[in-house]
Amino acid sequence: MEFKYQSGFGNEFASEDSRCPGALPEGQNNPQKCAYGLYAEQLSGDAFTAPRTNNQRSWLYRIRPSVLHEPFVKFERGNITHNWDEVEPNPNQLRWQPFDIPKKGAVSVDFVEGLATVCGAGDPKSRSGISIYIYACNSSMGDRCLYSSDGDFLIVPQEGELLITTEFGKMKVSPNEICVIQRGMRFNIGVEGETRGYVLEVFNDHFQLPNLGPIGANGLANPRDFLTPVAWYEDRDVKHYQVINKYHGYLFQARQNHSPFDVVAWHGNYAPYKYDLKNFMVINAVAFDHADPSIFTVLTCPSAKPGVAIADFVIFPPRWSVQEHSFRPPYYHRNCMSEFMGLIHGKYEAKEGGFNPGGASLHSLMTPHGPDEDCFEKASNADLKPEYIAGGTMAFMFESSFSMAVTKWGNETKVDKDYYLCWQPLQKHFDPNWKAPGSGKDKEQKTYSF
Ligand SMILES: O=C(O)Cc1cc(O)ccc1O
Ligand SMILES: [Fe+2]
Repeated sequence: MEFKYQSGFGNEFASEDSRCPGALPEGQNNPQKCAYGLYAEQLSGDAFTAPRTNNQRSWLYRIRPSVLHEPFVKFERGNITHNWDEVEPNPNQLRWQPFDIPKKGAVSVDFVEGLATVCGAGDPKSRSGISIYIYACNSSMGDRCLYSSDGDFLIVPQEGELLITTEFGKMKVSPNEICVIQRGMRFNIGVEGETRGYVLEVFNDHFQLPNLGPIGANGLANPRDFLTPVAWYEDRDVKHYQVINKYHGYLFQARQNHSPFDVVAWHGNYAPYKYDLKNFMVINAVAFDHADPSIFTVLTCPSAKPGVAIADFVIFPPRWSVQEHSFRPPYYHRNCMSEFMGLIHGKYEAKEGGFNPGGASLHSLMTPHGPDEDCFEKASNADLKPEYIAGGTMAFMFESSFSMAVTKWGNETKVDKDYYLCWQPLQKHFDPNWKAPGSGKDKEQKTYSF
């Protein structure tokens, strides 16, 4: 498979499959007859009347319009749910061991069948909320595609490449890359073996790049590193192509007699994209203290309240740690936001043991958490020379203003019952006779050569 991309975040792209030059109409969207006998179809990602600055829509020129399918009927939704009352609320710190991947050669499970809701809140009917899933699969989707009417999917592969065909073209998304497939877009995922990852679905709005404020015009995730596929089509008649629609948290299937990936040309600013996390330009404290993790925000889906996110996608990339006279790892804290974390590879600095690639953790609203005992003792006594935080590490966080509920599946699957034990050895160090270090020498700036 060949993969070609156009770069830039939120651009007005225009793309036509090179087999059909001139497929995109010039100067208008709705010619009386489109070139090559194509149908014109608009995909609206925002209300027609949304302000120009954030109105997303695309025009697709395709062999048949999407409406050409049989009626939708129910499809077994497996472990997908938006029922947040399945089990009683649980305010505990939660950690999951790596989720099982169905073995290749055993039962075949594709991306749709392997999607399971771990936690979430809100409701796609009122277009307010989020849902977090694990996917674990071993087979390609074949003649089947999925689209969500409920929200935008941010997909974080952890194990195995995803070969994604969309109506806008093809993307290859590997672990340490992410992609976003927005509401309404049909996609098919091919896999080559045992495959696992995380999905954040937002019901409210689309992801955008965070504002940079005093950081300036560049930094964090730079717009040019976001890649959108070029148009690609297949003119393929099949007996039963299965279109699966996620709607109100349920799945439905409709049959049609052709591939939905028949878009010969498209233009617009509502299009899927991928991003390689290695391109993230890390900003951090270079003198003292621990900066809040918002400095690592890759993408944010804003709420109507300024500065408060429906969900942020935050990463913890490899970086230098150089702060002086400081406790460098994450501080102990209680947060008015929910923190769902996953690990793509390596180790996470606050939890070197127990938090493993392909696993997860959830620290709910105001649930206390922070470094485990081992991390606290080591970091409190470490010689504070510049240190590279493990080259192979990539943890991430879906941070949300929603107070999320855990599903029955999430409550019963791979839960690490002993998670709380990682804090139990924390000692009392309080000494009422403690004296401030007189010389202040330990606060002096040191120079290291390395
Ligand atoms: O809890 C966590 O590990 C995530 C996190 C990291 C950090 O550096 C500061 C705050 C925070 O919630
Ligand atoms: Fe936290």
